[in-house]
Amino acid sequence: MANPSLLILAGDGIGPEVMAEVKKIIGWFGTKRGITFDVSEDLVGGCAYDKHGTPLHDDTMAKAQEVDAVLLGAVGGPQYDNLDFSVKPERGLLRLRKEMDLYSNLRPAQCFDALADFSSLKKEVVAGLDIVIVRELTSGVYFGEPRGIFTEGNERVGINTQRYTESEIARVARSAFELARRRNNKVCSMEKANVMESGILWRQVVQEVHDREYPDVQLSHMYADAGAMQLCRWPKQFDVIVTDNLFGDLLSDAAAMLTGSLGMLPSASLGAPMANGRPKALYEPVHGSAPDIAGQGKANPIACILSFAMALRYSFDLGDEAKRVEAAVEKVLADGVRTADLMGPEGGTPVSTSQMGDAILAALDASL
Ligand SMILES: NC(=O)c1ccc[n+]([C@@H]2O[C@H](COP(=O)([O-])OP(=O)(O)OC[C@H]3O[C@@H](n4cnc5c(N)ncnc54)[C@H](O)[C@@H]3O)[C@@H](O)[C@H]2O)c1
Ligand SMILES: CC(C)[C@H](C(=O)O)[C@@H](O)C(=O)O
Ligand SMILES: [Mg+2]
Repeated sequence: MANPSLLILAGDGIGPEVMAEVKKIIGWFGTKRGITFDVSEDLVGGCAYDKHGTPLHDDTMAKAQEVDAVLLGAVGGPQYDNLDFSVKPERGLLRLRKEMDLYSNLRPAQCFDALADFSSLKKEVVAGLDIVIVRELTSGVYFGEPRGIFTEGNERVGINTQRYTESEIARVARSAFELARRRNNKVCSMEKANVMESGILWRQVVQEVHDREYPDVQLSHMYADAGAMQLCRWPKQFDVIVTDNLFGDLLSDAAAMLTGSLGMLPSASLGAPMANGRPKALYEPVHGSAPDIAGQGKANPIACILSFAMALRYSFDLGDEAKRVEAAVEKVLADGVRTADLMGPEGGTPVSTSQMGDAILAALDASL
């Protein structure tokens, strides 16, 4: 049988730095576990714009549609801030999500014991935390029409449209309920049904899908602003949170800080099954290109490495190997290995991006 195929799009800023560590781990699986991937690489974001004048070349888009899974680093940077909106680096990522129809974005926030002291929240609030935010990723205000900057009278007006169809809500709700069944069987749906019609529909459809297909799952609803507050107050009340594209973006960055650092949060963006039964899939850290630390070897590669672990689990049915990677990460953290973002005010000597990758490789070796 052919090896599973991976397309690596490392992108901009710290993207290539953290992806270099993932490549080492992919190599480790080939030599030490006999699990070999056919890896190809291409450009996305600002680096693609620099070469092709577009943040995602059509050939790259076509390759992404063909492979078993895409691994992405990060896109963006201040040097691209003044580009026309249509060619900004972020548009490359949004095109991948939309054209691959990756409607279900799983963003787990798990607090490793070794980092519980390091979170900006109290240890008892975050210790043992293990929640997943399921963010709708292909619709809502990110893609709704009309959109643009128009002139009305003698002033400009900026317009974006929050738009959700019933079927778009239903399919991401199903994905959240399915996930909850494999975890602690609880879903909390977040919207603003108190001020938005799209929020009213969201709440109704999630409830209908629940009552019809998942009555065994415990479902609650919360306004997204209250949800943000509850995430900081007592995050362990949640198991799976399902929410729209924009609220999911904000809530998942907030959840990142529960785990200690944005450099810790992985994600899987999943779509419908392909002909081979695997879901369309893209895996990426939740963080961005971190221009403030790019090129300095300071970036934490763990979010990107854990995103690869999610690929092992969700695309390649290698849950035990995913656990092996997660356990290796847990071990190096327990051993006190820290990149700069994981250093507390008491200080210490941080390791570099590649030293963190090497420590995780050593822990993988030790797991054999
Ligand atoms: N998926 C993506 O590609 C993605 C996600 C978010 C932001 N962005 C883009 O990235 C650029 C910068 O955005 P931003 O500064 O708002 O967000 P960011 O996530 O890049 O950085 C926010 C802060 O977190 C730190 N940080 C992020 N990842 C880290 C890591 N792995 N290790 C250590 N520290 C880390 C950064 O140094 C910075 O201080 C923008 O162009 C934005 O559009 C891209
Ligand atoms: C870079 C940007 C398009 C993206 C988003 O807003 O979805 C990012 O913030 C994320 O969380 O993946
Ligand atoms: Mg974001």
